[in-house]
Amino acid sequence: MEKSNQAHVIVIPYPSQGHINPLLQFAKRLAAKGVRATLATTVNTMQSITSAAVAVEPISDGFDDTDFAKAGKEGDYLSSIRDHGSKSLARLLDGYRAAGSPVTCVIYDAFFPWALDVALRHGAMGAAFFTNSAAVCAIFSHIRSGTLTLPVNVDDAPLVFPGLPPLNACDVPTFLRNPNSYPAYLAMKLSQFSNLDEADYVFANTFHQLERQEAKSAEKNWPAKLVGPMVPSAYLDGRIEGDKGYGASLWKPLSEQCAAWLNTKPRESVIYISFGSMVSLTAKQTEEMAWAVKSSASYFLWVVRETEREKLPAGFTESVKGKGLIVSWCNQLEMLAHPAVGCFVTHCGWNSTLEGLALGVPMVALPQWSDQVTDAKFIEEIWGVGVRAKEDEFGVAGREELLYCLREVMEGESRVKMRSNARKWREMAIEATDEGGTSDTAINEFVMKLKVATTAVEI
Ligand SMILES: O=c1ccn([C@@H]2O[C@H](COP(=O)(O)OP(=O)(O)O[C@H]3O[C@H](CO)[C@@H](O)[C@H](O)[C@H]3O)[C@@H](O)[C@H]2O)c(=O)[nH]1
Repeated sequence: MEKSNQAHVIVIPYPSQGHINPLLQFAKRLAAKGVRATLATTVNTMQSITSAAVAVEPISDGFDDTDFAKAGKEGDYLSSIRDHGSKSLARLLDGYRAAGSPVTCVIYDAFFPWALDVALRHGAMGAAFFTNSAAVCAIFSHIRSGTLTLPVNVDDAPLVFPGLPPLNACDVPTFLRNPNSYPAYLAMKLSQFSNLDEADYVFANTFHQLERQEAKSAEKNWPAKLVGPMVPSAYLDGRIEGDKGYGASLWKPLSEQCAAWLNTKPRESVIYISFGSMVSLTAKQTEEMAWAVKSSASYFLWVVRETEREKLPAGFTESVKGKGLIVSWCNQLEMLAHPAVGCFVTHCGWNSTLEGLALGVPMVALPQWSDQVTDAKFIEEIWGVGVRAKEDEFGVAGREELLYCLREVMEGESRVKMRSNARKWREMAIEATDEGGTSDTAINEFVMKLKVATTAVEI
């Protein structure tokens, strides 16, 4: 049997779009630096991976023959993937060792602390990868250290921690203020820190210029290396040949139709709207948004997932023909990079936030849950690249408010400043990922350690 002396990593994302994208991108960055990278993902998500830069292996979540949405309660799914995933990861690690290509390091989504236990038991290193902003991780790290207790109460005074801006009630990750809203997800988010002390590395999808201070504030409990933004190379440094997309899509993107439509529109005349892969707006929220885009003077391209379509007001699609295009999914990066797009209405998922920054597109922030509210605060107040829509007492951003926000970004006076800030963040994102940049250097140091560890195993 021939022994390989190539460093080998297995990368395991939580099986949703917002997690597969950054972890797969990290795998591709490592592969471009000579590391053998294998993505291990659930049977249901395997066929959505098209990237040729990595090998793909299945791990079981216990729902191999059925849709995991049928898992019932979130908690049931999470414990199922832990139990089945641990066993399949162990089998994979044994298999690679037996085949003469042992795995040097398991890079696991921080949602899966069990993967670290399996890696260490099998003599591999373990590296946690966090998919939220450093600010959000810092807040969670305070819970870990006991300096913050649940439920977080910010009704009387803002939450103040060194390195973080004062956080008002509307800026604190929603699960922390309402721990009972999604208990299984909250438990999973808190578990990210359960065995973190044992991890050989901790990585975060952010970059120094953007969140140096926030990362530093959490260093003791969360010693993360900042390696982001995990956005395909073609949109940033351009150093990885052919890296024009994430190489993973859980739904079929209607990219050609979108690009053809955008090509007919003037520069910065289109509002791009997307709420990511998980958020589900209420019919009321959808109606308010529909009214606002119809009333605005700009064109719009709106991603409404198939399952959300019935919430659009009756006859809306026909009534906006020529002005708006509604698609079920697209290649978001291509849209944001298109010169016709002048505004990004976003739910502020961390990937979308980073993509908006990396592509230099000003945003209207419409956060819905979890970390998104904190990201929205930074978009508006700290990075100055957007405006956050205010919600009424029922938690809905009304039509007039939405229209005001769209106008602010597309036509308002502050538009020039937002645009220039957005351009500045884009430049800094490129600088971080380019040769010798802070993220590139952090990745190189890791690759060097992987190579040393691989040689040591050989000896
Ligand atoms: O039509 C579309 C719409 C979205 N995307 C991509 O889908 C991803 C969506 O990720 P994200 O913006 O982070 O949103 P979610 O899918 O909602 O992500 C979940 O995971 C994130 C990372 O942990 C969290 O920040 C979010 O709150 C959580 O909802 C991005 O890379 C987009 O480019 C497409 O490719 N096409």
